[in-house]
Amino acid sequence: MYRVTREMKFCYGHRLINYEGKCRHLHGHNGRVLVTLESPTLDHRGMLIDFADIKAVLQQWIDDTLDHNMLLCKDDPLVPILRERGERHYVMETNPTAENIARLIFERGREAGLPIVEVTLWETDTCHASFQGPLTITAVDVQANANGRVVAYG
Ligand SMILES: Nc1nc2c(c(=O)[nH]1)N=C([C@H](O)[C@H](O)COP(=O)(O)OP(=O)(O)OP(=O)(O)O)CN2
Repeated sequence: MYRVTREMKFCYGHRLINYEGKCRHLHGHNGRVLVTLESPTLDHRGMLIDFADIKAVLQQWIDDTLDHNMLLCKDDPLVPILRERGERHYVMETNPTAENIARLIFERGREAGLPIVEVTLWETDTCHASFQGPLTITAVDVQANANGRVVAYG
């Protein structure tokens, strides 16, 4: 089995609800995310996937969706206030813990057709959380269009 990992970075604010520690207050992180893909086969170039294609698909979504954004749980009372004031925020179904943000990125990557098996989010220099899932995409090749975005896998 082959594995490749790409690192991406983004800045985000958040706070945790149903939590008594200091992270119940609004605060921010310089997040470092490690995305690992797996395949039993390589393409004609000898690649599981071009590292650039991982970036083209996921970094763009992270930049548009998570970077310099305030990640809040849908039950956070701040959500209606930020919405009313037109302040940028991203509403999650779950508490915006490192575990749940890792899962969000994992699921987005899978939706885009990437054979991701693990996403690890380093929230601080000393704390990271991961979400893993079994490989369900039978990969033989990755076809990229002219813009370098992954358009098909399998
Ligand atoms: N399992 C999890 N635990 C915690 C999470 C999380 O996402 N998953 N998040 C936080 C805070 O948001 C923050 O990331 C960590 O805060 P803290 O533990 O205080 O980490 P520091 O390194 O800043 O702690 P210092 O003691 O101030 O150095 C909390 N827990």
